[in-house]
Amino acid sequence: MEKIANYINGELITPFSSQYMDNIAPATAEKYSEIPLSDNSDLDEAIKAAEIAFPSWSNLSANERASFLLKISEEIKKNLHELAKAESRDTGKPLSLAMNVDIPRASANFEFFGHAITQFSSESHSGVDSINYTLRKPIGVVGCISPWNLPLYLFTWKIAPALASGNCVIAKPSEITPYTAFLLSKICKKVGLPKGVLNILHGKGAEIGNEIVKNGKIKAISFTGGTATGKKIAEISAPMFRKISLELGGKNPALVFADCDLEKTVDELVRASFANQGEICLCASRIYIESSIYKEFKKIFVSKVKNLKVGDPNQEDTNMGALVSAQHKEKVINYIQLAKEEGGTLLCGNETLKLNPPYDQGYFLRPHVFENLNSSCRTNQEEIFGPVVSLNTFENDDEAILLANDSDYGLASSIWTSDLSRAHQISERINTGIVWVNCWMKRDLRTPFGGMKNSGLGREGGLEALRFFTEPKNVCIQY
Ligand SMILES: NC(=O)c1ccc[n+]([C@@H]2O[C@H](COP(=O)([O-])OP(=O)(O)OC[C@H]3O[C@@H](n4cnc5c(N)ncnc54)[C@H](O)[C@@H]3O)[C@@H](O)[C@H]2O)c1
Ligand SMILES: O=C/C=C/C=C(\O)C(=O)O
Repeated sequence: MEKIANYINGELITPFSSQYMDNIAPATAEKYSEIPLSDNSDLDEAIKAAEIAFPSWSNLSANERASFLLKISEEIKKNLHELAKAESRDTGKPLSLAMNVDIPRASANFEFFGHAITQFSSESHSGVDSINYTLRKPIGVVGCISPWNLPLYLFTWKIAPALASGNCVIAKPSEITPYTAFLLSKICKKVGLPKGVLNILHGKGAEIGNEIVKNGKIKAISFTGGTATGKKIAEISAPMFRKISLELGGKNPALVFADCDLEKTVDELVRASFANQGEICLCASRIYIESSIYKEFKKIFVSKVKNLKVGDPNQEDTNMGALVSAQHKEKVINYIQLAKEEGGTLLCGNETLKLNPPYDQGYFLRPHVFENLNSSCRTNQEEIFGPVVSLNTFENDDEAILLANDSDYGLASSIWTSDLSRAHQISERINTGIVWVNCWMKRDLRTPFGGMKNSGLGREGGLEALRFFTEPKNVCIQY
């Protein structure tokens, strides 16, 4: 059985403990590799390597660092198919999604920050008798911790800006989906990334993840994952006065107005609800529809959802693959049961799913659509992170905004209308870090990305990420 290796000081190595956990393919429930259970000994080695690498890495010119990032980006592109197959096997997601979204975006992350760092600048402020200029220095050794839903996409979204701005990195992918991070370490070796600049440690969140967070030598942490984990990281980091960036959960509203382009809106919202099996923090999970078009919307939406093909991730026409683990499927099923107990009417999802071996053992679940769930119930308040969406009505703009904002989360929202003036006004009043108008998950990597309220702290993307990974120092000179 293949054993995944840690990547420390430029080498692929076994964990000190020699302990491993199973890596399961969710579409077949088969074990196919083993994941190192790293501990503090591995972390110490990684930090030592990163600290030694830091002076020379941070002293390279932006162009020199960028050239490494661009080489990694190219290698990811060259290995698109191998990486996409690995991502699909590790997560259960359709291969076509990994080919078209996950892996191209991982390559784009390195390319974008490779270019961005060469354009990065800092401020100066001139006064009558003095001038101030701001230096932006890399922080040192930083930690990047990422989740399982878009494994290489989100892992590289942190690592690329951290490296570009001159930091050395201790990175931990999710233990549920570690394989493409392992392949990335091989790519870094191949392109000759200087040793110690990037170190990848595998293992459990509560073990090696927690050790990374507790370690005071790690001067900043960029984390994407669940809100409960984000809270723990914030609690540990606060007394250290350490910079943290937290991208957490969502319970994202979509507001559908009677004047929308109905066909397009339904198509996009089916995707927004069920892309990646609904396992995207940005997925729409509460769809509010203006009451005058509710019946029509519901009819078309449900019929399109029923047509989604769930099954073999390798088939080109598969829309939804398997959920990421047996445990996660169980969690989603419990929420489906809860939605029924809370008075929800199930419009589709109950149909039996009969798949041929080896997929009959996989963690597949049909897409579920509910109606009649009130705004305050748990299924409309808590993040399910699976293929479950709830439909509801509103009467006017004020009520739509009230419902959209009735959440402890504030990550992303979408507005569907042909009245742009209304779209501007609602965007202004809605409490989410990201608002999409007549589109969903359209990404421009230069924009600030992140959420309000329990959805997180800080923003990733573009200059926000480069600012996060640098420490500003103001120099004031009297004329
Ligand atoms: N806002 C965003 O950009 C975004 C993106 C993707 C996922 N998410 C959220 O992530 C969640 C699903 O991902 P998940 O289940 O992998 O989340 P998770 O919080 O369980 O795990 C995320 C990462 O943190 C590690 N981890 C777990 N406990 C830790 C601890 N105590 N200390 C340090 N590290 C620890 C895990 O090993 C994993 O690498 C959902 O809530 C989803 O909304 C948010
Ligand atoms: O599941 C969460 C998705 C996060 C997406 C991004 O961070 C992004 O598109 O930059």
